[in-house]
Amino acid sequence: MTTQSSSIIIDGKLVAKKIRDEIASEVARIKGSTGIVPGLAVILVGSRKDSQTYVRNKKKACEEVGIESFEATLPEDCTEEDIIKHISDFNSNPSVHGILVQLPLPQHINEEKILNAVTIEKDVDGFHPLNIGRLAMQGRDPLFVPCTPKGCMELLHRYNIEIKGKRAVVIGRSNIVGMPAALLLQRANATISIVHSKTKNPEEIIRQADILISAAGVPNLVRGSWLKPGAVVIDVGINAVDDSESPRGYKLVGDVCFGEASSVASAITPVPGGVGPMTIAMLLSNTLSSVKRIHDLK
Ligand SMILES: NC(=O)C1=CN([C@@H]2O[C@H](COP(=O)(O)OP(=O)(O)OC[C@H]3O[C@@H](n4cnc5c(N)ncnc54)[C@H](OP(=O)(O)O)[C@@H]3O)[C@@H](O)[C@H]2O)C=CC1
Ligand SMILES: Nc1nc(=O)c2c([nH]1)NC[C@@H]1CN(c3ccc(C(=O)N[C@@H](CCC(=O)O)C(=O)O)cc3)C=[N+]21
Repeated sequence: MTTQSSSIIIDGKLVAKKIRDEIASEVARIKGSTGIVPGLAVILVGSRKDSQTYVRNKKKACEEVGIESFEATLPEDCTEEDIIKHISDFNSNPSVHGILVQLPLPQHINEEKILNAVTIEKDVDGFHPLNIGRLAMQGRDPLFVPCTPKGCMELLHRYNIEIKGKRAVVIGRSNIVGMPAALLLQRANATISIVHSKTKNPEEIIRQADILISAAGVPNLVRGSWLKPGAVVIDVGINAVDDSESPRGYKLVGDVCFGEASSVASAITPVPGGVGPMTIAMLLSNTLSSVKRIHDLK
């Protein structure tokens, strides 16, 4: 006889709300005792609809917790020097404690050059090579950890999911999600494997995972039958697929077949409402720790 069990749904939206509330009271406390208001600057280049939406959501989230938001919007055809000029201004502006350059940047812009220009003291995205390098090294600590992978770890912690000694598989090796997610799991003493687009027989590796973080950007990539029974699944993928029943004409899904997976996994994040809201909460959290470090506050 087989019993159909169903998994715990990891509620990223709820956890993110709780974290934002915690941040709001910290921001109010700092403002009350020192008069200092944390500030986050966002640089948006070009007019991608998805990027505009993310930037708008970040701004709203800042306002709600009392963080001041600064914004620079540059046209698609601007130069690297134009962007770096804005970064330099924010680097030296004492009201700004965090700087985020929305990615992706237009084709003609050298992303490495731009991200290098953000002072590591204000690199709340954690994308500066010095921060990433420290994340990868034993005995070193980055000033900031990238928000999406940090959000994944926070969900695991808040749901009391043990990481030490577990087998963790990360699908994807991008600089902003997959690679830092794998490094964080390793720092938490998991044994990690990374699956990417050139991996042969990915399901064989994925089936070993006690913890799976998927960040491929491929809808329905991971089938329920690929999972070890009882695995914990963190689905980072945000993929728009056609949906005639939705007023927008599309809906968002993750990389994992949610219906299939939720009868095999012990816990799983939904899309939307999983990792996405955590990313923004971690950005606010990084901005708060930045203001504390810069002003040497407790
Ligand atoms: N929830 C959130 O807050 C966020 C969600 N996202 C979402 O996460 C997903 C990944 O984002 P990002 O890392 O920026 O994307 P990238 O496109 O930069 O990276 C995707 C990675 O997945 C790998 N990959 C692609 N197809 C497959 C496949 N069929 N099998 C195995 N691996 C594969 C690629 O391999 P290779 O290296 O070989 O090309 C690459 O390493 C996207 O859906 C994005 O929208 C991103 C940021 C934040
Ligand atoms: N410099 C930089 N830093 C980033 O952190 C960064 C970036 N560039 N470029 C793009 C990606 C993507 N990203 C998301 C943030 C929030 C949601 C989010 O809140 N999603 C909601 C809902 C989304 C909706 O309904 O449209 C959810 O999943 O529930 C998603 C994706 C940050 N990124």
